[in-house]
Amino acid sequence: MILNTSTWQRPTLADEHEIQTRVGAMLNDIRERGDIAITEYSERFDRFAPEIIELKPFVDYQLAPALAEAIKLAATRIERFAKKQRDSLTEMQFSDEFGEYGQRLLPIENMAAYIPGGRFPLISTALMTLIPARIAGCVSRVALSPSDHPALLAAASLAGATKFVRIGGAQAIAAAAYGCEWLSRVDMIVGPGNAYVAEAKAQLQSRVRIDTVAGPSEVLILADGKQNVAWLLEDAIAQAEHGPDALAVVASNGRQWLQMFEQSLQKNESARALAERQQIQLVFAETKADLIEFANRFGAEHLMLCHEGIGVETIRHAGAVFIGARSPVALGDYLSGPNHTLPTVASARRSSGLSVLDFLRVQTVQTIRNGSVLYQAAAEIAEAEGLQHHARSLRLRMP
Ligand SMILES: NC(=O)c1ccc[n+]([C@@H]2O[C@H](COP(=O)([O-])OP(=O)(O)OC[C@H]3O[C@@H](n4cnc5c(N)ncnc54)[C@H](O)[C@@H]3O)[C@@H](O)[C@H]2O)c1
Ligand SMILES: [Zn+2]
Repeated sequence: MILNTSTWQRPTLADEHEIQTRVGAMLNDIRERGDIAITEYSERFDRFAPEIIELKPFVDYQLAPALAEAIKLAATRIERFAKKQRDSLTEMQFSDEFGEYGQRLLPIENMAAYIPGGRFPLISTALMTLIPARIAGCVSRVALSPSDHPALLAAASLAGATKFVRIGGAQAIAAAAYGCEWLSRVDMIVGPGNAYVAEAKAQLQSRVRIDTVAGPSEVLILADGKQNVAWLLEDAIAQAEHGPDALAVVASNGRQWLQMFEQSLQKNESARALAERQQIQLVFAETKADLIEFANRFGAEHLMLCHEGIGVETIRHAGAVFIGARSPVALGDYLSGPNHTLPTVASARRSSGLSVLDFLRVQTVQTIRNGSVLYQAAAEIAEAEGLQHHARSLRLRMP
């Protein structure tokens, strides 16, 4: 079935309220009963107790040579992108007749990265979260994951994790936010995860800094009438592979091309099943302008721009843009370089994907040498506010 941009609505997430309530109860319980509760939840949901795994040097994991090389290539490319990002941010200083002013960029010192491992061990997420943190200068970089897959451990080691704790789910986020036997309380937790992980991050935001809450993964593919149907169909199926909530929307202003796409989809058993569950959706736009408007309303996590008539400058709301059919999201997932931890469910309208910026804080600095005029003006405002000691503090310094 081909939908229309004017009537399309994002599918609502199932069980949202129930997950909020359940995670809220888990967090309260962990706050009250601490490590005992953390261990109980791990044993109940994962059938193991949390443990610290000592990381070995990357080479000691003896991965298959092709995989080892691929992980090293990914790490190099992710690190290069992160370094360029770091270099694009500058400290700043200037002076005027009264003094000097500036800003310093300081890293968050203690961070933890959640690396999903329930359904699949996300080797790439170890690189995508820990490398930018290292480049930003975070001192303590704890990896948290329910997976102890050797390639995931090797990737965490290569990315520079300073500790690895095998723990999953909301209890992992609580453990890092409150501190526990296995790790000290951290200042920041980043990384994607399932609905329990995301909800725990959202609820603990007042205690710990987080990156954006990543919900179910999604792609919006904008296509003109010239695109390779087989490639883009596989991209849609690949997106849905992330999980039962993942969504792939293929939108075009080429009606015939969409019909061709639908025919191919119907012939492909997995694609047909995904379309029946609304995980792959086809959407027709009357005009190119409608297509652009739709993309900006959608605010996709991943946007594949396979449309020669649409320039990236028209796309205001998307977490990461992949231009041209030779730039599939699956490549960005692993090793083109930009981060794969991205804002989902239209939050690209207000948030960015994970980057070196997330791990930095701005500290402002000021040195006043000769401030009489400024003391006078500030004292005027202080008096108007009724803050007499503020005014005195200023006037004492006047000649
Ligand atoms: N947006 C992004 O950038 C991005 C990137 C990669 C992955 N992801 C998402 O990460 C998610 C990975 O999910 P996953 O489940 O495979 O791994 P996960 O590691 O996020 O979650 C597994 C943990 O969930 C907990 N859990 C399982 N069932 C539970 C229950 N009934 N109640 C409470 N806790 C429970 C367990 O403790 C388990 O360790 C996917 O949804 C994927 O789309 C998003
Ligand atoms: Zn993917």
